[in-house]
Amino acid sequence: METLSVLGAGTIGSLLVKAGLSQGYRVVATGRSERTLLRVKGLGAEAITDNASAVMRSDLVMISVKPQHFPELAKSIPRELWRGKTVISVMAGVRLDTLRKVMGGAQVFRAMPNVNAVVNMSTTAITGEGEAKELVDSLFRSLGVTYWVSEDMMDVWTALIGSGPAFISEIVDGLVLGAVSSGMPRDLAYSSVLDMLKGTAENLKNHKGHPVEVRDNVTTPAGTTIRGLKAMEERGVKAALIETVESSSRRASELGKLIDERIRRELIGED
Ligand SMILES: NC(=O)C1=CN([C@@H]2O[C@H](COP(=O)(O)OP(=O)(O)OC[C@H]3O[C@@H](n4cnc5c(N)ncnc54)[C@H](O)[C@@H]3O)[C@@H](O)[C@H]2O)C=CC1
Ligand SMILES: O=C(O)[C@@H]1CCC=N1
Repeated sequence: METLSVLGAGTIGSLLVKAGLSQGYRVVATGRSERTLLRVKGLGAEAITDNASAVMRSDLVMISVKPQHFPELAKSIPRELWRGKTVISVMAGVRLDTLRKVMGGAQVFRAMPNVNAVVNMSTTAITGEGEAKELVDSLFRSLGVTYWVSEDMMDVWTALIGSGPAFISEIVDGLVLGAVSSGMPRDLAYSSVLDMLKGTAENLKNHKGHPVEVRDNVTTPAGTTIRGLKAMEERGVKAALIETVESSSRRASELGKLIDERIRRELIGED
């Protein structure tokens, strides 16, 4: 049985633990708090605090600490331990090139899943090259669907798909509040808006054309929908959504640059 380690088994890391277990790996997970360690133990993984030992014992290593914590994590693992390993990072922004600098001799991939992995509906982008491609793909397929993309798509993917569940949750909350404000009980509004969201996604997928065509099918002249659409226009909802994704994507690039500079300075000794 092959061993997979998950370094930093938090929100996303514990979903990676589940994926590893479901694919038949022996899983070793690391964390800093007692709570994290107990949780992954409960899932059926071995839980330890020593990252170097986890890497030493694994064939496949997944890195799921926050990007800001990566330089510290990298410092705690002797460079030679990475040789021959397959490494998958799910960290936002951190470039393959930066990862390869730290993990010379490893086969490195980046993946960007989302939190919908909790219901096996993650939409995951993967980038990287090497013979482990199929293995990496099947690991993430156990959490939902996968797309192989070029690395220059990863920042905008992180914004649109990685952070996407947060944006959609915010929109759902706004719609529910609108219904409550118009007199509907919250529970009824919440449950029905989720069904409508699922239905709209299916409808758009089935329609295959542009989403404005579906919008126009709903919009009766002088009816109710046009009044709502006008309010959305007046409040700049579409412009706000464009700016939401742009701004989040810029932050992913920014994080990538910051981490790369720190790695060069603190681990490679470059100025
Ligand atoms: N939360 C999300 O929806 C998504 C997050 N990501 C990426 O996944 C990564 C993790 O994000 P979350 O799971 O949300 O964060 P989190 O804070 O829930 O998990 C990170 C875990 O790493 C642990 N950790 C930090 N330093 C460590 C060290 N030196 N050794 C061992 N464990 C250490 C923390 O204690 C924590 O349990 C980030 O890089 C993020 O960019 C990617 C896709 C979606
Ligand atoms: O907020 C973040 O930085 C992470 C990346 C994608 C989702 N959450």
